[in-house]
Parts: sequence; C-alpha cells; structure tokens
Amino acid sequence: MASAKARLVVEVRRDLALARGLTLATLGAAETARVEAHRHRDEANNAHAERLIALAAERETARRAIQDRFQQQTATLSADLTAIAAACAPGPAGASWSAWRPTEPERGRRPGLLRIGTLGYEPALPALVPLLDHAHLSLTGDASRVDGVIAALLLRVLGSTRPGEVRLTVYDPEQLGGSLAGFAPLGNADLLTFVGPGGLTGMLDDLVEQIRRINESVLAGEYASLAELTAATAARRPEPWRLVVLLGDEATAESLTNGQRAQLDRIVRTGVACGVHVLARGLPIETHATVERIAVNGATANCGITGDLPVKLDPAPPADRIAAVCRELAELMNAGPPAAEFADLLPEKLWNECSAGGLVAPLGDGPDGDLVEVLIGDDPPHALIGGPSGSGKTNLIYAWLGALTARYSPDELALYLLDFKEGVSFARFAPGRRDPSWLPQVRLVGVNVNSDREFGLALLRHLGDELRRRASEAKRHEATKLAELRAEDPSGHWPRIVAVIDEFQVLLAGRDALANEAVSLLEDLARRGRSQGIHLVLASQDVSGIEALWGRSALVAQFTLRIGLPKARRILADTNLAADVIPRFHAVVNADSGVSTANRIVRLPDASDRTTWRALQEKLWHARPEGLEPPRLFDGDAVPTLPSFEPGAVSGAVLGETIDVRPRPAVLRLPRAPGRNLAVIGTRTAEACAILGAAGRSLAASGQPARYSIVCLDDDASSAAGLLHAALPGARWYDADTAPDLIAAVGDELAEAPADEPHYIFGYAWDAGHLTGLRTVLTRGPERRTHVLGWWRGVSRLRDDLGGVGARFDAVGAWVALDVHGSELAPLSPQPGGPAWYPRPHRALFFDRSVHRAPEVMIPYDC
Ligand SMILES: Nc1ncnc2c1ncn2[C@@H]1O[C@H](COP(=O)(O)OP(=O)(O)OP(=O)(O)O)[C@@H](O)[C@H]1O
Repeated sequence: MASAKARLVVEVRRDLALARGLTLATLGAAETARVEAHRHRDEANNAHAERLIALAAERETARRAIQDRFQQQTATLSADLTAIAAACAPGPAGASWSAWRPTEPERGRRPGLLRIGTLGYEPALPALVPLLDHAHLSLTGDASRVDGVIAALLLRVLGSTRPGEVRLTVYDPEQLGGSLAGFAPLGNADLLTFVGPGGLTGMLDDLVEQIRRINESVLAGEYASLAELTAATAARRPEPWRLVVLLGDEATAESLTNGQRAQLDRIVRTGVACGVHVLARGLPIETHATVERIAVNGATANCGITGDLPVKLDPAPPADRIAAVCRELAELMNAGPPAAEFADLLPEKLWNECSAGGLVAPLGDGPDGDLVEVLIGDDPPHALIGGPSGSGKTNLIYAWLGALTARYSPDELALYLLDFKEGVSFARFAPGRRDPSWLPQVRLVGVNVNSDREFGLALLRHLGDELRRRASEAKRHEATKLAELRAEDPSGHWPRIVAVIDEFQVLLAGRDALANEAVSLLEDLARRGRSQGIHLVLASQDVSGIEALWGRSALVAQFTLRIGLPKARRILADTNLAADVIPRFHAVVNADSGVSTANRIVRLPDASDRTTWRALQEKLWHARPEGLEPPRLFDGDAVPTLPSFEPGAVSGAVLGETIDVRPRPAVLRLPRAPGRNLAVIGTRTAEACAILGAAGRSLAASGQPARYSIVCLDDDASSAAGLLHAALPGARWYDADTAPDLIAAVGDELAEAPADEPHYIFGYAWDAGHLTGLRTVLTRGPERRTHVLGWWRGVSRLRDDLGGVGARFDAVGAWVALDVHGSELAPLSPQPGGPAWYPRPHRALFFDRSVHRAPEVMIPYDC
C-alpha cells in the first residue's frame, strides 16, 4: 500500500514535473513570442515614425515646389500683364502721374487703352479702359469722383495724341464748365467747346451731322471706320477724334427730351466708327457693344473690362497740371504742325519701290502737316526748278534726291547730276578722298563745269544715245512706254533715268553751235524721254535761265512739273503769284505747267546737313549690289594725269583728255600720209609742253620702233623738252645751233626711199628758229614717215614757216590751239571765219582734218 502510495507519489511527482516542465517550456515559448511581438511592434513603431518624418519632408518639398511654381507663375503672369498693359497703354496713356508727361505717338501707332487706376494686387497692375476708336464711357457715382476720372482720361488722351487730333466738347449744365476748368486753355486753339444748358440739342444735332458727313464723304462706303481707313492708307487721320463729355445727374437725365435721347442713342450706335466718343456722367446711355460702364464707388470702381476685380482709382490730376498741358498744346496748335525733317522724307523700308509707273517721293510737308509727294514719270515727265540765289534750290534737290534714292534701288533709278555753278554741290555723291562712299544710283557727277559747256553737251549726247537705244528696244518689244517695255523684257535693266542740271542756262548761253546742238538734244529728250523713262530736271537761279528756254515753247511745254522757290520768276504761269508770297524754305510745287489751281505749297526740310546725308549715303552704299561701278566724277577744276597705256592700247599720239561722259583721250593718228603733222599754237608754254610731252610719251608707249628727235629753241621749254628727251628711247637732242643740221639731214633723207620706221620730230618753239628747210620737212615728211609735232607761238609764225603771206596750211593736218582766238584760226579751219573759240585756262581746241567735222575741246594732261 505504501509502495502504491509511494508509486503514486512518484507518478504524481513525475506528472507534476512533466507538467511543470511543459509549462516552463510553454512559458519560455510564450516569452519568446512576446519578445518577438514586442520587437515587431517596436519596429513597426519605428517604421511608422520614420515614414511620418519622410512624408512630412515630402509634403514640405511638394509644398515648397508648388509655392515656388505659384510664385514664379504669378511673377511671370504679372510681368506679362504689366508688359501687355504697357503695350496697350504706352507712355502717357498708362504712366503713373509721377512719371507722366505728354509724348507724341510714333508714326502709324494706333490708340490703345487708358489707365484709370490699379487692380488691388501686389505688384499692382494698371487698370485700363478703352476709349479712342473703341468705346463710349458711361460713368456713374459721386459727381466729383467721376469728374476726376474723366479729367484723368482726357489728360491721358491729350498727352498721347498729336496736337489737334482730339477735340473736346463739354456739356456741363450745372457747373457751366467748372468741373473741367483746367482744360479751358484748349479753347484758345479751338480744341474745346463748353456747351451751356440750352445748347444740348444743337450740340447733339451737330455731332449727328458730323457722323453723317464722315460716313458719306470720308468713309464713302469704302471703309467701315476711320481707324480702318487710317490703317489702310497709312496716311494721317483725316478727321479728329471728337470727345463729347456730358456731365449730368438724375435731374438732367429726366429732363432729356425724346428728341435728345434719340440723337444721343444715334451717336452711341454710330459714333465710334467716325471717331465720336461720349463720356457721360449720370446720363442714360443705351446698352450697346461699344459702351463701357464704370461704376465709381468712393476711391474704387468697377468696370466691365476688369470684371469682378475692383479698381483702386488713381487720384485726379491736379488742375494746374491739366492747365499747363492744355496751354502748351494750344500754343503748339496755334504754331502749326512741326516741320517735317529730312528723316521724315525717308521710307520705312529702303529700296522697296518700283519705278515702272514713275518716281514718287515727298519733298516736304504741306500746310496740314502731311508730306507732299511729287511724281515724275510719264506725266509730268520733266521738271523746271527756279528761285533766286540762296532760295534753297540745292537744298530742295538734296531733299528730292534723298527721298528718291532711299525708295528706288539702282535697278529702278539712275542719276546724272551736273552743276554749272561754281562749287561742288554734287561731288559728295561720288567717292572722294575723305569719304569713299557714293550714292549707288548716281552714274555721273559733273562739278565745276561752269566753263565746260562741252561736258553738258556730252551728257545730252549720251542721254540721246540711250534714248535711241531704249526706243529701238521698245519698238522691238512693241512697247509704247517704259512700264510696257519692262513688262515685256523683265530681265532687262531699264531704270528710270533722271538728269539734274543745275544752272542749265549756262549750257544754252551764247548763240553758238554748241547751244544749238544742246537745244535740239534737249528738245528731243524732252519730247521722247517721257515714254522711255528719261527725265530732265533743270534748275536755274535767275530769269535768264528760264528766258533761255522761253523762245522754245515746244521745249518748255514738256516741262509740266514746275517748282518755284520764294521769289522765283517765270517758273509758274504769269498770273500765278504764289512764289512771291510763300515764306523762306517753302516751295510751290505745280504739276500743271504753273497754273495757279494746281499749286501745292511745301515746306522744305533742311536736307543740306552733311552728317545726315552721309548717314543715308553710307546706308545705301553698303546696300549697293555687288559689282556696281562707282559714278564717274568730272571736276572741271581738276587736271587729269596722263594715263599709263598698255602697249598697243592706243595707236597714235595722245594729246590730252576730251571732255566727255567717259574719260577718253584725244588721239592724233600718224599714218604715212600727207599732212600728218601737228601744230600746237599759242603762247602758253606749259600747256604746249604738256601736249607735246603726252604725245611723245604715248607714242613711245606703243612699243613700235621709232626715231625721236627733240628740237628745243626756247629756254622756257627746255626743262619740259629735256624730260621728254629722257623719256623717249634713243631720242636725239637739238638746240638752236644744231637744229639746222637736223633739218638739212632730214631734208636729204626725204629724197631717198621711205624709211622703215617713223621719225617723230618734236619742235619746241619752231618759230624762234626761222629754219628754211622746215617747210620741206612739213610738206614732204609725212609721206616718208617723218612727222613734225611742233609748237608755234602764233598762227602767223606758223604761216612764216610754211612760206609766208598766202602760204597754204595743207601740211598741217592737225592742230591744237591754246590762247588763240577762233578768228585767227580761220585759215586752218574748215569753218568760214574760224571756229567759235574763246581761249580759257587749261583748255585747248583740237582739230584733226582727217577725223573732225568741227574742232573739239580737250584738257592737256598733267605730265
Ligand atoms: N529748308 C531749309 N531749311 C534750312 N536751311 C535751308 C533750307 N533750304 C536752304 N537752306 C539753307 O539756306 C542756304 C542756301 O540754300 P541753297 O544753297 O540750297 O540755295 P541755292 O538756291 O541753291 O543757292 P545758290 O543758287 O546761291 O547756291 C544754305 O545754307 C542752306 O543750308
């Protein structure tokens, strides 16, 4: 029993031990699980905290990014809005009062919006409302506040338009103009009318009538509005803006008659297109697309254009400031429009015009301030400009040339400019030593040609040749005028040619062969030039110039464009006295041969300023087409230098330079033929030496083998003769002692067969030698290739060497006369009585019997 008990105890103990062991194991596992769970929990807690921190950081970053973007976009938007506002309301239309000053708008700028205050944001944006060409304004609210807004708007309008472009009418029945008294000075220039209580009907009727007139005769069904017309024609606005300020209140509104209401409604419906705008306070303005409403409420306002955003109104401009601006405006208005400047004559785009139909360019501004354009083309084809010395002819020509050359490229216009006056007025258009630029349209410039009428003749001959060339091309293309020729031959080069000849009467002075030829060339050019695009502009400072033409009515009749400067005589029709009454620096432009009904008065800008001109010229010069040749400059005061000739370039002796459109040497051919000698006649040693020197050097330059002999019988010529001697290969020198031997030896040679090579004998002052054999050399030499090129100091001395009284001059086939009068040259000349030659410094008359019908003038070279 005891053992059972003990066994039981043991079993119980064992079971208990087992149970305890199990319990302990379970407890250990539970503890482990608990610890694990705690760890998980802690981890989750940590992760959660970290996540929270990360989320907070992310949120902060995102918030900052959004904030930055918002700030950026706000800044961009407000900068854009500010820029748009500045563009819509530039300068005085939108500036704050502290920075405000009146400024004339740029040419072609259309009116924009006007500032009345700011929108309440930071930075503050201007609050703008439309008016000119866009809207009527209907304002309500406290009268004095509203009047402040109206005053501000009017001042902004006046400050951003040109004087005279805006006219105000103010109807102020209660205060009789007191509300807008600051504007009163405008009345002095008819820019403002105050209308009293009884004047409303008349005022409204008048506005309705103005609108009717503008629609009927200004817009004439072609344009929907004045704004459209101005934009389409790029001209100045033909009508002012009419701003009608109606200052009323409830009582006034109620007192309006049906008729007045109806007229007001008409104005509201139709006014904007015609530049009539109503600014009404306290009056019933009917609803219309053009009506902008502004409700003033204390220092703020609401208006249609700004929607729900309240406008913080600008303070009203002080009355004294308004008065000062208006006074200045009235003064400007009374002084007339400001004069156009040279720059105003220039187009916005260079070389944008086509000359097929003619050349159109402004010369200055008319009485209304608009530019006056002048046409030269098929009709009128040619111009006469007249005015006494100092009246501004040169300036006018400069202005015209500036306006033309800025519009027409060298493909469209070619200029030939000739000035018979002393001075160099056109020289600036050719390349010079100090200024290498030149005017690309200019092909020829002649200055200091007052004594070189031959140059004028050469120009007319050149133009005559061009006229014939154009006429034959026109015939080939069956064209009757330049525009047709250009259409038929689009690849041809057919610019309009304008030849300007200042003091042209010099060319026609003297009833000689030159004047006769000049007149007949002028007649031909004037008659036929119009259809071939060749135009003449003749200017003259005194009556004689015009009188030189007056006997030639057929010629004068072609010059239908007349431009008279102050006190110009006989340029306009006899009964047209306009040129007598125009002020300084003005001109009468008349495209109907001077008939008074065609007068247009032009105020001319100062176009003589070198710097302004140079700026234009440089611009055009840089734009010139590649390969364009510079113009030829002929300066009558310059002495040409002997060019260097390539071997074979000239065949003969070069004596001097002819007076021609292109520089061309006067050449004496010396073939083996009787009479091929040259006599230089006159007492001007230096020029005689220059002629013989050029002849010798050019013969030597030909490279042909030849013998040269220099005979010098005058000490004054010895240095020039010595230089020639040194320049000629193998030349022999003879003086007074040895010259007879040369003549004798040559005389002997002449009895023999002709030589293989020519022998040129240069004789300086033959007449000093009385060489008896010289006559034989002169007479028989050329056939045997011995040619005398000699200088005699008078015709009678030459005659002595040819046999004395009654001697024939056949042995001298060519001569150059210096200071010898034409009549003395009679025996040497085919013209009875001799050529019309009046000696002049540094000019010589050259005649070669074998080529010339009449002698030609030449300039001895500097050599
Ligand atoms: N529109 C103008 N505005 C300002 N100055 C001018 C104007 N026209 C001419 N002048 C000046 O008047 C002066 C005389 O002008 P210009 O030389 O053009 O006259 P002109 O008739 O050609 O005289 P002349 O025949 O004696 O040469 C010049 O000094 C010129 O600068």
